[in-house]
Amino acid sequence: MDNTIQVSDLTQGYGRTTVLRDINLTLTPGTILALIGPSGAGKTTLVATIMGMLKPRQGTVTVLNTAVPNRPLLARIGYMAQTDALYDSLTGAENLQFFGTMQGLRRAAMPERIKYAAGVVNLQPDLKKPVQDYSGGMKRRLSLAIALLADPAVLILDEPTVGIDPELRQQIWHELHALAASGKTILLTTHVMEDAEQADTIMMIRNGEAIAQGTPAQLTAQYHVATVEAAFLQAGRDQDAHRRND
Ligand SMILES: Nc1ncnc2c1ncn2[C@@H]1O[C@H](COP(=O)(O)OP(=O)(O)OP(=O)(O)O)[C@@H](O)[C@H]1O
Repeated sequence: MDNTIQVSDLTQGYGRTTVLRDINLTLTPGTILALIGPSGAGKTTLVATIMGMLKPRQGTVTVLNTAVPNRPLLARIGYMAQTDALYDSLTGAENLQFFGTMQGLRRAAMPERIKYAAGVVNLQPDLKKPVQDYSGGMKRRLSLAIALLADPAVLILDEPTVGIDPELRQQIWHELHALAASGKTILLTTHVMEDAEQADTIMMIRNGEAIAQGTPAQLTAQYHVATVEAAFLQAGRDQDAHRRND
C-alpha cells in the first residue's frame, strides 16, 4: 500500500536556526497520527513543511506520492492552521461557501457538504451569525469544518481541539475515527494527552527531534509507565541525559 505521507531525513529551520533534525515519518491511508511536544518543539514547522509552505532544508517530504511543495496537491489536503484564517464580517455559512468555492466544490454539492461539515462541529445553530460574534472555540470549529468541506484524502490539523469542550471533542474524535476508517489519513498536533491517546500513532517531538514514536500501547510499554504523558516525560528525561553525555 502506498504511503500517504512520507517524511525522510528532514532537517528544517529558519535563517540560521535549525528547528527540526532528522525527522522520519510514514503515514499509511486510514491512520491517525498525533504530533505532541512542548511549545516551540517544532510541530507547526513540521506541519508547514508537509503542507509545502516551507521548502525542506534537507531531506524529502512526499504527500500522496507527490514531492512537496506542490500547489495542485493542496486541493487534496484539508488543512486547519493554528490561527484561524476566517472572514470576520461574513457569517459562518458565508465563510463555508467562500472556502468551498475556493476548494473547487461544485455548487450543487455545496449545501450537502456544508450541512455535513457544520454538523460534525455542531455549528448549524450559529451559521447565520457573523464570525466576529463567534467565541474562540466556535472559530476553531468553523476552521475544522472548512478543512472537512471538500472531503479531502488527507487532513492536517494544527491543534484542532483548542477551545473545544469535552463533549464536542468526543464527537469530533468519533468523526475523525470514522473518517480514518473510510481511508482518510489524518495528522494532527496537540498539547492534550487525551487527544494523543486517541491516535493510532504518536510522534513525540522535543527540541526539534523525534524522541519517541509508536502506538500509545507501544510507548507506555517502552517506558514502563501507565500513561502517554508519563512516557513523554520519560522520553524527555532520556533526551536530556543523552545531551549531557554528548
Ligand atoms: N517564521 C519563523 N521564523 C523564525 N523562527 C520561527 C518561525 N516560526 C517558528 N519559529 C521558531 O521555530 C521553533 C519551533 O516553532 P513551532 O511553531 O514549529 O513550534 P510548535 O511545536 O508548533 O509550538 P506550539 O506548540 O507553541 O505551537 C520555535 O523556536 C519558534 O520560535
